[in-house]
Amino acid sequence: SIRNTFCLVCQGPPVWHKNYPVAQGNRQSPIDIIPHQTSHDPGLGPITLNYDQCTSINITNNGHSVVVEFEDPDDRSVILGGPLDNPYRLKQFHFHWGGKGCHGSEHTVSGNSYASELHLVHWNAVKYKTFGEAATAPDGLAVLGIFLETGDDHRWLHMITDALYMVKFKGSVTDFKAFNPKCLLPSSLHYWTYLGSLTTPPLHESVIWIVLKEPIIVSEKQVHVFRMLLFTGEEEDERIRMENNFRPPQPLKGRKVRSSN
Ligand SMILES: N/C(=N\S(N)(=O)=O)N1CCCC1
Ligand SMILES: [Zn+2]
Repeated sequence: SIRNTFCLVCQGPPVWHKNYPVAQGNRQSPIDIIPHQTSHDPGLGPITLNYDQCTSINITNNGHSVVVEFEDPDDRSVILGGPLDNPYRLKQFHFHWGGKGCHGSEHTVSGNSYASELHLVHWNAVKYKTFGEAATAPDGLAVLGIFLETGDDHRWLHMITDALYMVKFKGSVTDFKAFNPKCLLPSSLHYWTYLGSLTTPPLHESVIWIVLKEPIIVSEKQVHVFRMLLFTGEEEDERIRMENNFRPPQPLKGRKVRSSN
């Protein structure tokens, strides 16, 4: 079995197309965003994040990333506005990061990558009955991407990094209640948006991407804590450090990237 889908030694992005031909599709993610080639669309309104009734449940190591999952029985945490025709319900958030000193974001800006990238995954619960159904629909998911740039400590990211020792091994999970990801947002919600895909298998072309222009600042030490996580499970004799779990930019294939103001 593919032990982990990022590890270059095992089975990395270059071979995903064998099992997932959509990897070579026309709306794959991530992409390199070139700001002066994006089109400013005055019809693009601001996005709104209604996260106040947030109900995080747990934090887990799924063998590809560390994921904070949310209860989603109703529209208590939603993203709306911008390019979205409906409110999209928060399902989970997770991160992508690099190895020591190298970069780790998935989207790049004029070829430049950041140390890490946070993805807040939402689904269109107005049109679809389940997340799984939405995940295969062209307008099923909306992922908010936030860049993490190294600099000073981020006071709230500690709440995440302090919990990582509990989910070191693939398949581990621990309680993680009442965390509101609003504390991980930058001051500006200006964004780029384009039609793309999941960046890990099954790579469904079901994501409306909303990538914030302003990164949040976290310390190198905080990013380094993510690297204590393992791709491997407790029962495996070999321990493979979880790092470089990012897919490189994919061909734009003629897509337009729009910019909020
Ligand atoms: N690849 C993914 N999200 S991402 N990296 O495209 O935001 N997911 C796989 C299943 C649920 C979310
Ligand atoms: Zn992601």
